[in-house]
Amino acid sequence: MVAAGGDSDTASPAPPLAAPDPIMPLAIRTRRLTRQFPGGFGVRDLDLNVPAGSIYGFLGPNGAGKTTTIRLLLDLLRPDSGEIALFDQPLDRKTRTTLGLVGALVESPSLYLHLSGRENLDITRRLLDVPKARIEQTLERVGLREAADRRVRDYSLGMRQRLAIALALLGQPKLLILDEPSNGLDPAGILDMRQMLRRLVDEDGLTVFVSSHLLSEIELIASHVGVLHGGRLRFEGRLEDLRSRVKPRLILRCDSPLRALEFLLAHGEDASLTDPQTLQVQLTVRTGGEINHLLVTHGITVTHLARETVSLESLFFDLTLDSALEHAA
Ligand SMILES: Nc1ncnc2c1ncn2[C@@H]1O[C@H](COP(=O)(O)OP(=O)(O)OP(=O)(O)O)[C@@H](O)[C@H]1O
Repeated sequence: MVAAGGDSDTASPAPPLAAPDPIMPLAIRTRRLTRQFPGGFGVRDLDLNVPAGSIYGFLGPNGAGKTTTIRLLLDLLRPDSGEIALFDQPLDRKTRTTLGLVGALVESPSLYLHLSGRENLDITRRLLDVPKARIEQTLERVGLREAADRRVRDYSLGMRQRLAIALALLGQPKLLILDEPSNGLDPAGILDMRQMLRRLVDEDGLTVFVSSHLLSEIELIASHVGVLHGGRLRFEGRLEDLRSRVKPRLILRCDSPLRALEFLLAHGEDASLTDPQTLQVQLTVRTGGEINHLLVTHGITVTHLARETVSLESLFFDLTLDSALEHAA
């Protein structure tokens, strides 16, 4: 469990943002969004840029501030400071018109278990005053047409989640905000959810903002990601920009590691000791073979040499460590 490090007042460098895409309008834009709780900051100086038409994976470990952000976006929580705009319209707390553009699933859905899926949808449909045909459309969209007349009590967790998303879709939102929708789902349920979200974006043109603490879940669907830790955004950009930060490195052992370290640093290599016997060298300047040659010609005997590629998972892990900013910069 990572506590939000809100109490520290140390100035942090700006998060490594990918270059904004000038063509894509933003479905969500926040500027310096801040909300403090008695125990510390929920979120701090958050500048989110969620492109319209994207699946934006909002990643962070427990306590990073994901739910706080979502509650702020949905006006379920007031910020201490900062701005929110949805589709270029400032969130208007009086008229709440911008919220009409949003469908959301936050925490456990409230469903009438003794009623069918269709009856649950009809209750919300009447409240929203949308045409009855919308029920069939949303049932189809979430893959519940065949189960529509069964009691929700008999639904699997995955089906209940999809019904909750159908409820969020009834009002034809342009933006769907989901807080950890795959929590507790089995692999088949996760796959269904992923395919459903893809269709909503590809076929219906929605923007999906989905939070998760699991990179593995997000990397299969998201086009864009924001990585949050301690209430601050550590990375934002296209998933491929995050992937491009995954660089190979060389793990090296030799007879005199300290001398080798000094020598490599003096030759412009990004080298460090991972333990007293082992060196790590980022492979950005020379190849592994060239580094080996350099050391050997300098009279250092290399006993072990291996090329490693840091996984996206460990990069994400690094981003959610306190030393993350140095790693990501
Ligand atoms: N109502 C509240 N009162 C006090 N502190 C809060 C409140 N809501 C959130 N926090 C604190 O704000 C920080 C961010 O919490 P938040 O729930 O937004 O994180 P999260 O990323 O959604 O985590 P999780 O995945 O565990 O839900 C945490 O330190 C949390 O304890």
